[in-house]
Amino acid sequence: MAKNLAPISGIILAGGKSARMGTDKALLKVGPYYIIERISRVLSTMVDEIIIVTDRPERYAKYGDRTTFDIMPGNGPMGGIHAGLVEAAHPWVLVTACDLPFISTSVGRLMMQCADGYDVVVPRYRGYFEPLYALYNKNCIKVFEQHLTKGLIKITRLYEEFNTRYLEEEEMLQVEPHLERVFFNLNTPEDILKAQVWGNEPLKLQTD
Ligand SMILES: Nc1nc2c(ncn2[C@@H]2O[C@H](COP(=O)(O)OP(=O)(O)OP(=O)(O)O)[C@@H](O)[C@H]2O)c(=O)[nH]1
Repeated sequence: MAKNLAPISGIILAGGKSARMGTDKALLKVGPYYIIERISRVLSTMVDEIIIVTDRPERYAKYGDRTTFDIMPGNGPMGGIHAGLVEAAHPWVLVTACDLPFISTSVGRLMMQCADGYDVVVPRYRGYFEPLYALYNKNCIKVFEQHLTKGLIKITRLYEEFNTRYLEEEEMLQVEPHLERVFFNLNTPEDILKAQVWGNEPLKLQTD
Protein backbone atom coordinates (compact mmCIF):
# COMPACT_ATOMS: atom_id res chain seq x y z
CA MET A 1 0.00 0.00 0.00
CA ALA A 2 1.79 3.15 1.16
CA LYS A 3 5.49 3.62 0.45
CA ASN A 4 6.45 5.69 3.47
CA LEU A 5 9.33 4.74 5.73
CA ALA A 6 7.12 5.03 8.80
CA PRO A 7 3.48 3.97 8.68
CA ILE A 8 0.96 6.77 8.62
CA SER A 9 -2.77 7.04 9.23
CA GLY A 10 -5.27 8.89 7.07
CA ILE A 11 -8.64 10.25 8.06
CA ILE A 12 -11.59 11.48 6.04
CA LEU A 13 -13.90 13.88 7.87
CA ALA A 14 -17.48 13.08 6.96
CA GLY A 15 -19.58 14.28 9.84
CA GLY A 16 -20.88 17.53 8.41
CA LYS A 17 -24.45 18.50 7.53
CA SER A 18 -23.94 19.61 3.89
CA ALA A 19 -26.57 22.28 4.58
CA ARG A 20 -25.33 24.64 1.87
CA MET A 21 -25.23 21.84 -0.69
CA GLY A 22 -28.68 20.61 0.26
CA THR A 23 -27.63 17.00 -0.25
CA ASP A 24 -24.85 14.78 1.10
CA LYS A 25 -21.66 16.20 -0.46
CA ALA A 26 -19.63 13.04 0.14
CA LEU A 27 -21.92 11.02 -2.11
CA LEU A 28 -22.11 13.42 -5.01
CA LYS A 29 -20.40 12.19 -8.15
CA VAL A 30 -17.46 14.06 -9.61
CA GLY A 31 -16.50 12.32 -12.83
CA PRO A 32 -16.92 8.57 -12.38
CA TYR A 33 -16.52 8.48 -8.59
CA TYR A 34 -18.41 9.58 -5.52
CA ILE A 35 -16.37 12.30 -3.88
CA ILE A 36 -15.56 10.23 -0.81
CA GLU A 37 -14.59 7.28 -3.02
CA ARG A 38 -12.26 9.52 -5.00
CA ILE A 39 -10.58 10.81 -1.86
CA SER A 40 -10.28 7.32 -0.46
CA ARG A 41 -8.61 6.04 -3.63
CA VAL A 42 -6.03 8.81 -3.67
CA LEU A 43 -5.46 8.75 0.09
CA SER A 44 -4.91 4.99 0.08
CA THR A 45 -1.77 5.44 -2.01
CA MET A 46 -0.24 7.60 0.73
CA VAL A 47 -1.33 6.07 4.03
CA ASP A 48 -1.47 2.69 5.76
CA GLU A 49 -4.99 2.92 7.14
CA ILE A 50 -8.04 5.07 6.41
CA ILE A 51 -10.44 6.04 9.18
CA ILE A 52 -13.71 7.77 8.31
CA VAL A 53 -14.86 10.08 11.09
CA THR A 54 -18.62 10.31 10.87
CA ASP A 55 -21.93 9.94 12.66
CA ARG A 56 -23.27 8.04 9.61
CA PRO A 57 -20.99 4.98 9.40
CA GLU A 58 -23.56 2.97 7.48
CA ARG A 59 -23.20 5.35 4.53
CA TYR A 60 -19.44 5.56 4.26
CA ALA A 61 -17.89 2.49 5.90
CA LYS A 62 -16.87 0.91 2.62
CA TYR A 63 -14.62 3.86 1.74
CA GLY A 64 -12.26 3.30 4.65
CA ASP A 65 -10.73 0.57 6.77
CA ARG A 66 -12.94 1.57 9.68
CA THR A 67 -15.13 4.36 10.97
CA THR A 68 -15.25 6.23 14.22
CA PHE A 69 -17.60 8.75 15.82
CA ASP A 70 -16.65 12.19 17.11
CA ILE A 71 -15.70 11.82 20.77
CA MET A 72 -16.72 15.41 21.48
CA PRO A 73 -19.54 15.92 18.95
CA GLY A 74 -20.98 19.25 17.92
CA ASN A 75 -17.57 20.82 17.40
CA GLY A 76 -17.39 20.75 13.62
CA PRO A 77 -14.27 19.59 11.77
CA MET A 78 -12.04 20.17 14.80
CA GLY A 79 -14.01 17.58 16.76
CA GLY A 80 -13.62 15.21 13.82
CA ILE A 81 -9.86 15.65 13.65
CA HIS A 82 -9.63 15.06 17.39
CA ALA A 83 -11.50 11.75 17.14
CA GLY A 84 -9.39 10.69 14.15
CA LEU A 85 -6.18 11.43 16.05
CA VAL A 86 -7.35 9.38 19.02
CA GLU A 87 -8.38 6.46 16.79
CA ALA A 88 -5.28 6.49 14.57
CA ALA A 89 -2.87 3.58 14.91
CA HIS A 90 0.17 5.57 13.78
CA PRO A 91 1.83 8.73 15.13
CA TRP A 92 1.23 10.87 12.03
CA VAL A 93 -2.23 11.45 10.61
CA LEU A 94 -2.97 12.92 7.20
CA VAL A 95 -6.31 14.71 7.49
CA THR A 96 -8.69 15.13 4.55
CA ALA A 97 -12.31 16.18 4.25
CA CYS A 98 -15.11 14.61 2.22
CA ASP A 99 -15.57 17.82 0.23
CA LEU A 100 -12.02 18.08 -1.14
CA PRO A 101 -12.24 15.96 -4.31
CA PHE A 102 -8.85 16.88 -5.74
CA ILE A 103 -6.35 16.23 -2.96
CA SER A 104 -2.95 15.61 -4.47
CA THR A 105 -0.44 12.93 -3.59
CA SER A 106 2.37 15.33 -4.42
CA VAL A 107 1.26 17.80 -1.76
CA GLY A 108 0.51 14.97 0.70
CA ARG A 109 3.99 13.53 0.30
CA LEU A 110 5.58 16.93 0.60
CA MET A 111 3.83 17.38 3.94
CA MET A 112 5.27 14.06 5.10
CA GLN A 113 8.76 15.00 3.98
CA CYS A 114 8.58 18.23 5.99
CA ALA A 115 7.18 16.73 9.19
CA ASP A 116 10.34 15.80 11.04
CA GLY A 117 10.66 17.82 14.24
CA TYR A 118 7.18 19.37 14.04
CA ASP A 119 3.73 18.65 15.50
CA VAL A 120 1.72 19.88 12.53
CA VAL A 121 2.36 20.56 8.85
CA VAL A 122 -0.26 22.88 7.39
CA PRO A 123 -0.42 24.26 3.87
CA ARG A 124 -0.97 27.97 3.43
CA TYR A 125 -2.62 28.79 0.12
CA ARG A 126 -3.52 32.27 -1.05
CA GLY A 127 -2.91 33.55 2.47
CA TYR A 128 -5.23 31.03 4.17
CA PHE A 129 -4.38 27.96 6.22
CA GLU A 130 -5.74 24.68 4.89
CA PRO A 131 -6.41 22.77 8.13
CA LEU A 132 -8.48 20.05 6.44
CA TYR A 133 -5.70 18.86 4.16
CA ALA A 134 -2.88 18.87 6.67
CA LEU A 135 -0.70 16.55 8.71
CA TYR A 136 -1.06 16.26 12.49
CA ASN A 137 0.88 14.26 15.05
CA LYS A 138 -0.95 12.35 17.75
CA ASN A 139 0.90 14.39 20.34
CA CYS A 140 -1.53 17.24 19.46
CA ILE A 141 -4.44 15.43 21.12
CA LYS A 142 -4.08 17.05 24.54
CA VAL A 143 -4.15 20.59 23.20
CA PHE A 144 -7.15 19.74 20.98
CA GLU A 145 -8.94 18.57 24.12
CA GLN A 146 -8.03 21.69 26.07
CA HIS A 147 -9.49 23.87 23.33
CA LEU A 148 -12.59 21.74 22.75
CA THR A 149 -13.35 21.66 26.46
CA LYS A 150 -13.35 25.45 26.46
CA GLY A 151 -15.58 25.59 23.38
CA LEU A 152 -12.75 26.88 21.18
CA ILE A 153 -13.32 25.24 17.80
CA LYS A 154 -11.21 27.33 15.43
CA ILE A 155 -8.54 24.90 14.25
CA THR A 156 -6.14 27.61 13.12
CA ARG A 157 -5.94 28.97 16.69
CA LEU A 158 -4.20 25.75 17.66
CA TYR A 159 -1.24 26.32 15.44
CA GLU A 160 0.43 28.92 17.60
CA GLU A 161 0.51 26.37 20.44
CA PHE A 162 2.22 23.73 18.35
CA ASN A 163 5.54 23.53 16.66
CA THR A 164 3.93 24.16 13.29
CA ARG A 165 5.51 23.88 9.87
CA TYR A 166 3.72 26.18 7.44
CA LEU A 167 3.95 24.81 3.93
CA GLU A 168 4.06 27.77 1.59
CA GLU A 169 2.59 28.12 -1.87
CA GLU A 170 5.99 28.41 -3.57
CA GLU A 171 7.09 25.13 -2.03
CA MET A 172 3.94 23.31 -3.09
CA LEU A 173 4.14 24.71 -6.61
CA GLN A 174 7.45 22.89 -7.02
CA VAL A 175 5.56 19.58 -6.88
CA GLU A 176 1.98 20.41 -7.83
CA PRO A 177 0.91 22.92 -10.49
CA HIS A 178 -2.84 22.69 -9.75
CA LEU A 179 -3.11 24.02 -6.22
CA GLU A 180 -6.40 25.70 -7.06
CA ARG A 181 -7.85 22.20 -7.44
CA VAL A 182 -6.14 20.63 -4.46
CA PHE A 183 -7.67 23.13 -2.04
CA PHE A 184 -10.99 23.48 -3.82
CA ASN A 185 -13.77 22.44 -1.47
CA LEU A 186 -17.36 21.98 -2.46
CA ASN A 187 -19.99 23.80 -0.49
CA THR A 188 -22.77 24.80 -2.88
CA PRO A 189 -24.47 23.39 -5.98
CA GLU A 190 -22.53 25.92 -8.10
CA ASP A 191 -19.27 24.37 -6.90
CA ILE A 192 -20.31 21.06 -8.41
CA LEU A 193 -20.32 22.54 -11.90
CA LYS A 194 -16.72 23.64 -11.46
CA ALA A 195 -15.71 20.28 -10.05
CA GLN A 196 -17.20 18.38 -12.98
CA VAL A 197 -14.82 20.07 -15.41
CA TRP A 198 -11.78 18.75 -13.53
CA GLY A 199 -13.43 15.54 -12.36
CA ASN A 200 -13.47 13.84 -15.73
CA GLU A 201 -9.70 13.76 -15.95
CA PRO A 202 -8.18 10.43 -14.83
CA LEU A 203 -7.15 10.16 -11.19
CA LYS A 204 -3.44 10.66 -10.57
CA LEU A 205 -2.56 7.78 -8.27
CA GLN A 206 1.13 8.41 -7.86
CA THR A 207 2.53 5.69 -5.62
CA ASP A 208 6.27 6.28 -5.73
N1 LIG B 1 -16.43 14.31 11.95
C1 LIG B 1 -16.95 15.50 11.70
N2 LIG B 1 -16.77 16.06 10.49
C2 LIG B 1 -17.33 17.28 10.26
C3 LIG B 1 -18.10 17.96 11.22
N3 LIG B 1 -18.52 19.13 10.70
C4 LIG B 1 -18.03 19.18 9.46
N4 LIG B 1 -17.31 18.06 9.19
C5 LIG B 1 -16.59 17.75 7.95
O1 LIG B 1 -15.64 18.79 7.74
C6 LIG B 1 -15.57 19.12 6.35
C7 LIG B 1 -15.91 20.58 6.15
O2 LIG B 1 -17.23 20.75 6.55
P1 LIG B 1 -18.04 22.09 6.29
O3 LIG B 1 -18.19 22.34 4.84
O4 LIG B 1 -17.41 23.18 7.08
O5 LIG B 1 -19.42 21.76 6.97
P2 LIG B 1 -20.61 20.88 6.45
O6 LIG B 1 -21.46 20.67 7.66
O7 LIG B 1 -20.13 19.65 5.75
O8 LIG B 1 -21.37 21.78 5.39
P3 LIG B 1 -22.43 22.97 5.70
O9 LIG B 1 -23.57 22.33 6.46
O10 LIG B 1 -22.82 23.49 4.38
O11 LIG B 1 -21.68 23.97 6.55
C8 LIG B 1 -16.51 18.15 5.66
O12 LIG B 1 -15.75 17.04 5.26
C9 LIG B 1 -17.49 17.76 6.74
O13 LIG B 1 -18.08 16.48 6.54
C10 LIG B 1 -18.29 17.33 12.50
O14 LIG B 1 -18.95 17.84 13.42
N5 LIG B 1 -17.68 16.11 12.68
